[in-house]
Amino acid sequence: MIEKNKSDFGLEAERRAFFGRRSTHKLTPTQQKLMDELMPNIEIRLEEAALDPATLFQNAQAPLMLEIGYGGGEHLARHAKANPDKNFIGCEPFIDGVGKMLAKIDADGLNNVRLYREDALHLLRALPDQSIAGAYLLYPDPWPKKRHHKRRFINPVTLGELSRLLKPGAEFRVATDIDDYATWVLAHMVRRDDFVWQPQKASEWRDPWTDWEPTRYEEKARREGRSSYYFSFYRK
Ligand SMILES: C[S@@+](CC[C@H](N)C(=O)[O-])C[C@H]1O[C@@H](n2cnc3c(N)ncnc32)[C@H](O)[C@@H]1O
Repeated sequence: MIEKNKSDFGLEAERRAFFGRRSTHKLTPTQQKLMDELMPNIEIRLEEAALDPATLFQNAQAPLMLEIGYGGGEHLARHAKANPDKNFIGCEPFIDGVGKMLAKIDADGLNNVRLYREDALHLLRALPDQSIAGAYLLYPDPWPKKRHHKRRFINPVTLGELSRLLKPGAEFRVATDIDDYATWVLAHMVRRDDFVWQPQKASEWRDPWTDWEPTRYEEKARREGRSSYYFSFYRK
């Protein structure tokens, strides 16, 4: 069985509380059909053994990208379509997001995407060392109340796992529209000696990436008058 209970600063209990309250949103009939017929072919389930990404994709040698919390899947689907020479794993526990992503996979005939719908931390723990060529964490839930900060996805446990998984030189992208979360991200990242953050100019973390299109969450933030931070960290 994959070990899920390593020392984690109390995170596991926090996460159980969160995932226990997952939405019971109803899928459309089309999404339900895709959930029944397509999802079993592309869903990653963690079983007894550690996960071997080479067994998941037709092109086992292609670089593997990971998106954590893909929401409605706009970014994941766009990147998977634009990069057929890469493989993608998307993690999203909420059923409405999974339904939307399945519809995009079906519409675009994507065969380079696999989905995981539990807490991404379990997937991180199951993947082998240096198996990931790039990772995206776009608009993670900000958990503004101090007592909920432990639920923030960026923390020493998840960063330790990402550090283990990312190949040397791999990029880890983080976007947020919340000032306090941006400060939190930098406070956690700059103290680490396994990632580098070297913006080329002072405004870099306020300018979107050149291949960027706003996600659904970012569009909402813009409508509400919040601009974003875009961080690129590189695994040493
Ligand atoms: C604020 S939304 C952003 C969604 C999307 N990235 C966007 O920019 O539109 C954060 C997403 O992260 C997902 N999420 C939160 N915790 C997660 C976890 N531990 N593992 C995987 N996904 C998670 C939530 O379900 C939610 O869809």
